[in-house]
Amino acid sequence: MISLRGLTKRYGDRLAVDDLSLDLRPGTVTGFLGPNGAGKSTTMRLVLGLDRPSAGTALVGGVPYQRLRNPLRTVGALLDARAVHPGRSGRAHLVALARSNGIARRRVGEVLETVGLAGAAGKRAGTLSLGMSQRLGIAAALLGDPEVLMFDEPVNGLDPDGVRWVRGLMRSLAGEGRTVFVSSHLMSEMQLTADHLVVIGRGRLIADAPLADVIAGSSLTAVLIRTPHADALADRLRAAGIAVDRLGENELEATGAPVERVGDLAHEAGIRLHELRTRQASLEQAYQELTADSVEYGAGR
Ligand SMILES: Nc1ncnc2c1ncn2[C@@H]1O[C@H](COP(=O)(O)OP(=O)(O)OP(=O)(O)O)[C@@H](O)[C@H]1O
Repeated sequence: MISLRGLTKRYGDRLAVDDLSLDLRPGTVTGFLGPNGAGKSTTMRLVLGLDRPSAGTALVGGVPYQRLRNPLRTVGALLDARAVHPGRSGRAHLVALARSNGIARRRVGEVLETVGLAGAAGKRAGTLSLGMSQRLGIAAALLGDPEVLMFDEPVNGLDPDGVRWVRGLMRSLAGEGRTVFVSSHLMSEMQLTADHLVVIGRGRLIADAPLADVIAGSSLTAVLIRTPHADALADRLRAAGIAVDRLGENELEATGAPVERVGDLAHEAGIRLHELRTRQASLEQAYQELTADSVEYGAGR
């Protein structure tokens, strides 16, 4: 469990993280989304004690990172895959980490196997491809078998197989009851990986909700209806406070209400339906609506 309360980080007059309060739960993959410069990496650095908050607290398992006895056994993180001594082999890097954190040396072989680097563990870190470096960073995060895992852009540089592998790994870590917090700009991937989403913009919380709720909240998520009584049903739905658009002679599109409610209202009014279905927005569409006002570094139109 990670708990943030009023977490704030100021760099000069720049508010990188602005009063964030949220709890990240075990057994869940929480996707961390936000435009460039929104404050995602800063938030992760604050949780890991790599930066001091200007105000508020970040707790891991109820205590600040600095007070954890064996930090790597409680929380594992991949922030910057290139932050490894380039002249050291991947295995030597992990052995050093294990030694300084009181972790059994056999874990090194296990995590190298898990991330598919066993065959390349003797290579100097500086010669690894970006994708292999990501795998080494993930191996380091897993080393202490921690309950909490944080990954900043873990699929960056991975090929499609690697991306799929990371997705499976995140799902299985959460399936084991761990807290998994992962940032990404790849919305289609997040839609497949995350159960829950935290969205920030300009350091502030925009959404903290289940993935399904974020998608349902998009204006592009709608209920599509085909009925020979389109006028009567449109009146009925509008009277119930539901926005309705006429798509064709027998077709309506209702937004802002779940399909069950639309179906129930039609039933109560005795209106026959020939088709009733939900059109779901993609996460990408929902995300764009949520963050439209928070994008700082966008290309001009
Ligand atoms: N050490 C620092 N000194 C000054 N400003 C910083 C520092 N670290 C981050 N910032 C600023 O804080 C803001 C948030 O940056 P951060 O890297 O946390 O965003 P992010 O959401 O991770 O972005 P991206 O998606 O581009 O990685 C940015 O405006 C950034 O320039």
